[in-house]
Amino acid sequence: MKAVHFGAGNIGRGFIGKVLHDNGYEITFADVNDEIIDALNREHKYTVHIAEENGAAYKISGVKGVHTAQDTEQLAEAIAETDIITTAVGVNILPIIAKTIAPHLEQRGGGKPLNIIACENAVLATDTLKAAIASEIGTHAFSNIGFPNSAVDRIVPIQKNENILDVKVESFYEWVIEADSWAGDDKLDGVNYVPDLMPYIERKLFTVNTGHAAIAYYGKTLGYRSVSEAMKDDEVVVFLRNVLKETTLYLTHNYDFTEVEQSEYIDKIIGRFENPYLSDDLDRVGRGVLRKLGPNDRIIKPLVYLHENGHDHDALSELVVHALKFDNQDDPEQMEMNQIVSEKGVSHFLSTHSGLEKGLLEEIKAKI
Ligand SMILES: NC(=O)C1=CN([C@@H]2O[C@H](COP(=O)(O)OP(=O)(O)OC[C@H]3O[C@@H](n4cnc5c(N)ncnc54)[C@H](O)[C@@H]3O)[C@@H](O)[C@H]2O)C=CC1
Ligand SMILES: O=P(O)(O)OC[C@H]1O[C@](O)(CO)[C@@H](O)[C@@H]1O
Repeated sequence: MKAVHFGAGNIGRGFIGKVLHDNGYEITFADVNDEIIDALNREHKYTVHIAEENGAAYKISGVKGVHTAQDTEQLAEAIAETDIITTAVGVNILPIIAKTIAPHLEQRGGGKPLNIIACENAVLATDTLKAAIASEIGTHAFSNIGFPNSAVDRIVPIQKNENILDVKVESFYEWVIEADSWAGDDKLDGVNYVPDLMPYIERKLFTVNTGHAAIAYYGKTLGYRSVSEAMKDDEVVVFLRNVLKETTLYLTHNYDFTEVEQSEYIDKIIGRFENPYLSDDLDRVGRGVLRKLGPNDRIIKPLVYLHENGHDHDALSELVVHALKFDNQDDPEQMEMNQIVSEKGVSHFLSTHSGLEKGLLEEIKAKI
């Protein structure tokens, strides 16, 4: 069995690559980073280290690399033969990946089933990728292709290792895939196939990712640099729990999770955030502030729902204020947000970018 995975970064190598390898796939990693591609083609293997006391080390072999823009023929060949295409590039990059994949899908023709799955931190990211491919070539090449949406959860910080391919990950992982959109019978072991993905993806996004954003944006204002450092401050933990209490309201109102189930889920996630064997930079966790303040992302979507339905949303409003003050000079999205805010003001930014209405805007502005 063969796989093409776009994005040989932390999640690509540390999570998706490992699951595919454990399922017996030979993996072609498609990326734009020459150093990683050269290393993949030199070594054809790497090691995934588990971040815990006496953590295990797993050898991943049978891998190679192609450059998405330069190795067109090799990529066409890999896509012609592949059983699965996955991505972990960042949701904003999906339109670029769609342009890369589309012509090769046309050439591939019908034949054996193929599944294409976007593994990004966003709701229904595979639908986004599918629509972008369709706008390139239409849908005539889609017969026998499954486009299941998925939710991926494993914390893999930015890291520098002696061997650039090796990657340190937490032991926890969860990959949930929409069962009904899967093409063919060859399902993956180690993956949870569900009939309805929305409860899982929103629970993950509005707990793990909203929680992480709360630690990053508030922790940074208190002068911390890493998640585990910030988690030692009770003030951060209290704020985190308040934020997650509010997203619990969203999740228990919209889905079948009980408060008890959600509270157990939160405790487990807080344990993951406290992992002393992982050093996760607050700048990484808060990266992409424009995306994170988007109307359907981890902060604004639950906030707007709670406001519209008359529920507590004070902590989420405060989180918006911390996000507006986040200071990460290396993040181009931060620079763009700062420029819009300084030229046109907070109200303009939050109404045009995040889609907030006047009432909520006023509440947030009163907290600045
Ligand atoms: N790191 C984490 O803990 C988690 C990340 N995610 C999601 O996974 C995705 C990837 O995140 P990370 O692996 O952390 O990022 P990363 O920055 O480590 O990896 C992204 C990779 O995509 C490559 N890339 C960029 N443009 C490309 C293009 N046009 N074609 C091919 N490759 C391209 C980059 O060179 C890089 O190697 C994001 O959507 C993130 O939200 C999801 C769960 C956990
Ligand atoms: O990868 P994003 O969407 O920028 O956000 C970072 C978040 O995603 C993760 O990388 C993994 O879920 C978390 O560490 C963090 O909540």
